[in-house]
Amino acid sequence: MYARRMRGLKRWMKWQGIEYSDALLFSIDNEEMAAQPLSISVKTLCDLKDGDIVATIPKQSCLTVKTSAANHLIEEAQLGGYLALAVALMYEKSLGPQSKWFQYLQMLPPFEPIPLLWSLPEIDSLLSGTEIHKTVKEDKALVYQDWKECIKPLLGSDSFELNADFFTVDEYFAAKSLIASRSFQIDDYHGTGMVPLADLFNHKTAAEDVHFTSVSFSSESDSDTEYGKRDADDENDEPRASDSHSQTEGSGGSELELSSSSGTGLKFMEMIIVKDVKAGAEVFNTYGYVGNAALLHRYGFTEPDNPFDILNIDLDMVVQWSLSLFSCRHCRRRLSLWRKLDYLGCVSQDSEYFEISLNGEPQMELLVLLYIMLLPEDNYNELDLALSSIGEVKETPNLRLLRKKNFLSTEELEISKKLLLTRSVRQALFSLADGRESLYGPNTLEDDIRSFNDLCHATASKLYHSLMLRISERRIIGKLRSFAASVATVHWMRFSK
Ligand SMILES: C[S@@+](CC[C@H](N)C(=O)[O-])C[C@H]1O[C@@H](n2cnc3c(N)ncnc32)[C@H](O)[C@@H]1O
Repeated sequence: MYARRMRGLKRWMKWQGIEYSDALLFSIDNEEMAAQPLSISVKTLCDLKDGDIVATIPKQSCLTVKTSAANHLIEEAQLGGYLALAVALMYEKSLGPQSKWFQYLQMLPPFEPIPLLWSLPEIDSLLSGTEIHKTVKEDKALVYQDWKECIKPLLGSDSFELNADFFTVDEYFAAKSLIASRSFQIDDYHGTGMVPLADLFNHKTAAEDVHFTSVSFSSESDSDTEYGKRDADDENDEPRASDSHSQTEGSGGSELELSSSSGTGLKFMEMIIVKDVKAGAEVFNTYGYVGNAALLHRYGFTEPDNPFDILNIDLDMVVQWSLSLFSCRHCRRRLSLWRKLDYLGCVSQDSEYFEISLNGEPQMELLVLLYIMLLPEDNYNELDLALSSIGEVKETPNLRLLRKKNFLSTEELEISKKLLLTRSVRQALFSLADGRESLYGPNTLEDDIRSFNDLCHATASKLYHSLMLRISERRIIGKLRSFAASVATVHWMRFSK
C-alpha cells in the first residue's frame, strides 16, 4: 500500500516541478510493522560529493498559508502564525483528492507522537522532573484554548462551509504535531510551511549531510542564502513562546533547517550535499543544534550522547534551598543585593533559571547568588554598604570578586569561579543537585538505566525517549556533584590586594 502511495508522491513531485537526484532512495523503514506510524528515511544509492545538488524544490509546491486554497478563509478569519498554517493543513486534508497536495498528504503520517499529543497521565508519569514536563502541560492547555477560541467558531459560520470532521480538536493537535516536527521557515513572504521532499530527511545532531539554499532565477550565485545550519548560540534553538496571534507558537512550530531571510524573488530551494556520503548510507539533515529536551519536545525523539544537552535549576528552587537555612528577610536581602550587582538568571516566559552545562558546570550567576546567600553577616553588611555608598564606591575584596567586570576575561572568570567555590557553596550545590534529582520521583538513575536497557525501542517509543531524556539530564546532575566535589586551589591574595 505504501509503495503505491510512494509512487503517487513521486509522480506528484514531478508535476510540481520538484526535481531530485536519481541517487536518492526514499526508504520505508517499518512497512511490516502495521501498528507503527510510517517511518521514511532518505538513503543514497551512489557516492555523493560535497557540493552536489541533490534536489530543487519550487516554493510554489510548498503548502503554506499563501499557497493554500484556505488563504482567503485564513485572511478573513484574521488568523496568523502557526495556527494559520494548521488551518491551511487541515483545510487541504478536508479537500481530499481536490487538494493540490493530495498525494503529498497521503504520505504524511496522520500525526507525529510528540509529547504534546501524549495523555496527561503519560506526561506526568514519563516526563516528571524533566525540562519539558511543565512546558508540555502548558502547551496542551494553550493549544486547546487556541482551538476553542479561534477554530471552533469557524465551524458554525456559514461563510466558511468547513467540513467539521477535519477541524476537530484532535485534528488540530495532529496538525500542530506535524507542523512542529516538519515545517520549515521558507521566506518572509511564504512564512512557515510544509516542504515536500525536504521533510523526508531525518536528523543527526551536528553531523548533517545536506544544507538548503534559496536560488534566484536571475543571479543564482549572488543571491544564494544558506539554510543548512543554525549558529550554535541561535536563540531559536530553545523551545519558544508565543507570537502575536497564538500563545502556543513555541509548541506548534519548529522551523526545520530551511530558514531564509530571502525575499520573494527566490523561487526555488536547493538541497546541497555538504560532506561526502558513501553509497548505501542515510543522508541526514540537522534540525538545529539542540539538546534532547528540545528534540523530544518538538520532534518526538532523542539521541544518545547529545552534546547539546543541558540542565536547568529554577531560581525558585534556589530560594527554597535558602529558606531552608535562613530567614525570609535574609533571603530577600541577599537576592536583592545579587540583583543590585546586576545579575539575572536565564529568563523564559514567567520563570528564571540557571543552566548547568553538559559537563556539570553551573552558570556563574548561580555561583554568585549562592556565595552571596552564604556570606557571613559582617561581609554582607560591608558589601551592602559599599554598594549603597554615594559617590566613590569603596572596593572590598568581596566586591572585587563579585563584580561582573571581573568575568570578562576567561582567566579572571576561571579564578573567580574557583574563589566562589567555597566549602559552603559546594555544599549548596550538592543540596541543589539533590533537590533537582528529587523531581524525577522515587526511581534512581540506576533504575532508569536498567529500565532503558530492558526496553524494546520500536514498541515502547514514548518510554524509550522519555527515559533517554531523564538519563541524559540525571547524568548532568551527577556531573554537577563532581563539579561541587572538585577542590578550589586559588587563593584570595589576588582579590585582597
Ligand atoms: C521531518 S520528519 C523526517 C522524516 C520522517 N522520518 C518520515 O517518516 O517522514 C521528522 C520526524 O522524523 C523522525 N526522526 C527524524 N530524525 C530522527 C532520528 N534521528 N531519530 C528518530 N526519529 C527521527 C521523528 O519522528 C521526527 O518527528
